[in-house]
Amino acid sequence: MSVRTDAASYVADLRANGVACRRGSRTIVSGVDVTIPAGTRMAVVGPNGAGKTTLLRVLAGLETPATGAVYVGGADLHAMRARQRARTVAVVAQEEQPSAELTVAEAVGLGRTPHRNPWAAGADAEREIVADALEMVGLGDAGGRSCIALSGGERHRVVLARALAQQTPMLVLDEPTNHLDAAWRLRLMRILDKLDRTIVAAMHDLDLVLRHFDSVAVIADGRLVTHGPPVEVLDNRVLRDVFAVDGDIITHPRTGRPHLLLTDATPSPPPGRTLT
Ligand SMILES: Nc1ncnc2c1ncn2[C@@H]1O[C@H](COP(=O)(O)OP(=O)(O)OP(=O)(O)O)[C@@H](O)[C@H]1O
Repeated sequence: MSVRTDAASYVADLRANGVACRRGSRTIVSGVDVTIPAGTRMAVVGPNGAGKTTLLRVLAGLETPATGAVYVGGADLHAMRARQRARTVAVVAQEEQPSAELTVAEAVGLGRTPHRNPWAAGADAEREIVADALEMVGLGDAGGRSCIALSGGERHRVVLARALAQQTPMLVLDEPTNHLDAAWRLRLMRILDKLDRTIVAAMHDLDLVLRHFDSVAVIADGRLVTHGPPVEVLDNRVLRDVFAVDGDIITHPRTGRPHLLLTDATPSPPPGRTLT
């Protein structure tokens, strides 16, 4: 596999300053200040309905914040023209599907649209980028197949390949492990590990977050509770307060890597009493 698919023209940091998002009169997300250094991966975690997707849409430039701003490489994301934004951030939405009428290669080729000029040559280079992206997601032989004939997990990988082919310095992924089987969840994490890009991903699997992300932002009720390295942030207090579970970080006996074991939260004893 060549490295073309990861040939983003530059890596950029992301800075969100005082981001808030409203739906009608309701504030869904508020007061989010976060910086993601260039080339690092940040997971966004929180219970269902906490505001992760809403925040990601703003960080991806799909939605304008009610207040605050988002800067990628120092440039205001929401002030960019659509083509420049599409050259800056690639997005995979939560339940995104490739168009049923397209072949797999055509669907992935859509990722090249923001880079194409009407007079551009280099169709071979474009085909190579698409082929590399398909190879990365294990669909190297599927370019000519119709998207409608794929499984749910395969379709999801097509959408991921399109985002890789877009060759942007930033990737925003909303629950990227959705629809993927156990082996592919791990393979996807290894792909993300190797990409020299700034990545923001909403994640529900806290164990994967522990090993594969540089930082984690915990969201509850639309507010940023804490942000920092996963081994520090995913402690028992945060797990209890935000997710109502207990967690223990243990070392895998074979790999030596940390794993997070989650269990039902044990009830706290009333003051002055111990549970037996
Ligand atoms: N279009 C909308 N209009 C009104 N409320 C909305 C809209 N979209 C989302 N919400 C509400 O905003 C809140 C945050 O939703 P969001 O999808 O951002 O949460 P989430 O953390 O991504 O959840 P999940 O883990 O279930 O995907 C929820 O209470 C949801 O009901």
